[in-house]
Amino acid sequence: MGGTFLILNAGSSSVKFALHDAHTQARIARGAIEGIARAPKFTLHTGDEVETLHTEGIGGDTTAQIDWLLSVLNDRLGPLDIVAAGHRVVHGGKEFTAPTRVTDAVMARLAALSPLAPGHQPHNLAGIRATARHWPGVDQVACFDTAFHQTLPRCAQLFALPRRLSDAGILRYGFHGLSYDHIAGRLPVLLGSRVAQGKVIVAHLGSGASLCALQGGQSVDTTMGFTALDGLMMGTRCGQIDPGVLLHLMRTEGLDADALEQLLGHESGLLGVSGISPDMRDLLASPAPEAAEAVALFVHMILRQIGALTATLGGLDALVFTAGIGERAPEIRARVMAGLGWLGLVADDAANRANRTVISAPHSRVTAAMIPTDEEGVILRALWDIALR
Ligand SMILES: Nc1ncnc2c1ncn2[C@@H]1O[C@H](COP(=O)(O)OP(=O)(O)O)[C@@H](O)[C@H]1O
Ligand SMILES: CC(=O)OP(=O)(O)O
Ligand SMILES: [Mg+2]
Repeated sequence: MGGTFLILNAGSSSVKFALHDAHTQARIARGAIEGIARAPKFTLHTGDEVETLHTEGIGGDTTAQIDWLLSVLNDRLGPLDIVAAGHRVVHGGKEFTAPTRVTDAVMARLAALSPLAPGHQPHNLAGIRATARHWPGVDQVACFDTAFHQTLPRCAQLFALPRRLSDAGILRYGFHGLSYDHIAGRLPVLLGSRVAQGKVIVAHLGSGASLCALQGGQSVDTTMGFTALDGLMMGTRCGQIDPGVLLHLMRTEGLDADALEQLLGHESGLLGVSGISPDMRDLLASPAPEAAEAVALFVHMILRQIGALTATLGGLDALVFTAGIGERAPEIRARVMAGLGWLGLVADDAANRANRTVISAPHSRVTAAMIPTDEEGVILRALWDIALR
């Protein structure tokens, strides 16, 4: 097979992409537009070269930004002969449990899930539509964040709501599954088969953040729920909250669903508590007490949920940090590890500061590690499998 594979991963704060040779699978280029909602920054990696490119003409909404990205890639590296494209699609609902070839009927069913992931699914589908506009008729495959969590036991899926609601699909789905899939695959290689077969918590700490409890490499519990609002505190999302707060705001401030979505999804989290920025880099650099309080709450909510998932697992063999903050903020990892002394976790401060893979001391009862995620790599493997069929 000649031509090129395109991979798109549209997250809440970034659009990441990769181009691979469809015959050899070798990577031709990768990169991202980060800060899509605030100050877009476009980085392109080709071979050993890294360039930061101008973003004039990029537009304000994600659909326009993805269109712009595909045009720029085609101009700079092309004309590209895209033969197949793989996309991260955040919500697969009950129906989509494996990578799926996109048809018009599939698109309609994915669009129906958009209200369950309003900060992601429309961007994911915009990427599929933009690809079809640029390369009509190209094979496209959707890879789902929710699919990895098929193995959640029933009790980890259920909310304590009337049965008719669970029957209607109001369940914990969990997200960041492409990332957890990648990490589960790296565990035997990087930490050995004993750990990989054991009890592991993966902390995916990016703009969106969640924890996944792995037993033998399979998801048995996770902090995100029916939507990507639940669980940890995030860049602009509140995470776990008393639902009574929502009822109170509806009654006293007259907030409707859209206003609550805006408040809980876009104005809360690190941004809301600090009043400064959703970006952990800005908060760690800021002398403001509000920034320090936002970071302290971020760490507190992680520790609280690690306690809960450790109880679900019945112990802990390893804790893995990944994604933007997990990979690049030693200070946050240090503070989380410092809160887990009671579990027998002893950090190796020098290894942590040096961003090494194993960041716990040799005698630590729990192994702590930093493993870079690769959602695009997981999409590439799915695309390769399906394109060969
Ligand atoms: N050096 C760093 N130190 C602290 N935080 C960082 C650093 N680099 C990136 N981040 C954080 O990582 C976040 C992005 O993580 P990422 O996993 O790429 O998110 P997403 O895929 O949701 O766009 C940024 O919002 C920023 O807060
Ligand atoms: C599901 C989710 O929150 O994704 P991201 O972290 O890319 O925003
Ligand atoms: Mg992400």
